[in-house]
Amino acid sequence: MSKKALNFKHGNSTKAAVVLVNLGTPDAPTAQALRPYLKQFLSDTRVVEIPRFVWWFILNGIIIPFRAKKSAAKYASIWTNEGSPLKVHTVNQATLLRGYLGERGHQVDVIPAMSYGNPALTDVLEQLQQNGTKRILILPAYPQYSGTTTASVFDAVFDFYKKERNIPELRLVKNYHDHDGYILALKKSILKHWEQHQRAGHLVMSFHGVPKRTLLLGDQYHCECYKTARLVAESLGLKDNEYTVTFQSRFGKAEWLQPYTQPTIEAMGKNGTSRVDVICPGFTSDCLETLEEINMEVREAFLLAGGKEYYYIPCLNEDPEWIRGLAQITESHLSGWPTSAEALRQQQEQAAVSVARAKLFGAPN
Ligand SMILES: C=CC1=C(C)c2cc3[nH]c(cc4nc(cc5[nH]c(cc1n2)c(C)c5CCC(=O)O)C(CCC(=O)O)=C4C)c(C)c3C=C
Ligand SMILES: [Fe+2]
Ligand SMILES: [Fe+2]
Repeated sequence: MSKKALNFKHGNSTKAAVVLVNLGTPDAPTAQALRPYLKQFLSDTRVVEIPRFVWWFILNGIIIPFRAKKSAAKYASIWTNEGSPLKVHTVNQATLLRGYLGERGHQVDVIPAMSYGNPALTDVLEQLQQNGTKRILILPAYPQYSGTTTASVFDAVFDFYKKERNIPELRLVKNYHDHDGYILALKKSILKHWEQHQRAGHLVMSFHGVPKRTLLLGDQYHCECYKTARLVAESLGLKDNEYTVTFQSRFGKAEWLQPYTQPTIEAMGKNGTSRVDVICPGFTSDCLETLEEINMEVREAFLLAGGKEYYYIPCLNEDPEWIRGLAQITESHLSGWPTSAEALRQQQEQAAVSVARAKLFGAPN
């Protein structure tokens, strides 16, 4: 239990906060910055389920020394003047979401946070605790629930409050893989791409992979990816043979969810598919896995295999249609909380009356 002073004041009323949590990214595209990031990420028992003793040696003896350098070079190829794309887009989404919800009459703070790296989720929760924020909605940036990502965000939240005496009202968004606003945003981004480049080619929907073992143990991620893909395809009027679902970013030697993205697209190139359009619906912000792996590595593999045209359709990022969808998802989870100016004013007024009565009658408020 934390020994620090609790920031509790009688009659204290605050806005609710929405914490938009993404995976995280290194602070710089260098091996030095990659080491602590990879160490934090890959030490998470939700991400790697290998027994700790064995994994400690593999992580510190092989993965960190070799992967940090290799990954740093990849990050350098996508880094922008403002920093890592994942962080830039997540921060922008939080700002836009706050503005959009404000226009719809919700006075809430929207704060970006990361599971690994900065701005750290625990620092954000600490700040909210200091502010005396009473209501917090945790909104992971993952439409599809996975034990490796969403549950890891929830773990961090539970761990944080385990040491606190005064816990705010908490709500957790588990998933939104089939939410109308999310599917509509994906549909419109594909239609926009087709308007610019004609409706042609085979559509590949590539999702981040996870070990196949997690599916066999009951993780619903695989089903949610397929449902998202089916709903997007239906919204576009695509037949089953006009799109393919694949899984990317395999890590290590174990079997992951199949079909794997790169071999599938390479085979398409070899077998005479001249054009592919690739979208990554599971990523709401462009990042290393989309900009480098899908837009560079897989592109090259497809063209080398004989394919002629390769299009990468960007993530939803700051797309206004996506901000609208995200606001709808958020709004449904804020339901019943005092977020309007009027509700906050009434709450403040009641608190003031209660403090005044206590003073007058010398009773607790
Ligand atoms: C070790 C296993 C990994 C699992 C399981 C995993 C699941 C998973 N990851 C994302 C989203 C992202 N992953 C990103 C990078 C990344 N992922 C892994 C490993 C696993 N991911 C590593 C080692 C890395 C770091 C980069 C590298 O060295 O290859 C990113 C991009 C971050 C960025 O800075 O741009 C995202 C996003 C999901 C959605 C997911 C399971 C569903
Ligand atoms: Fe990953
Ligand atoms: Fe399934």
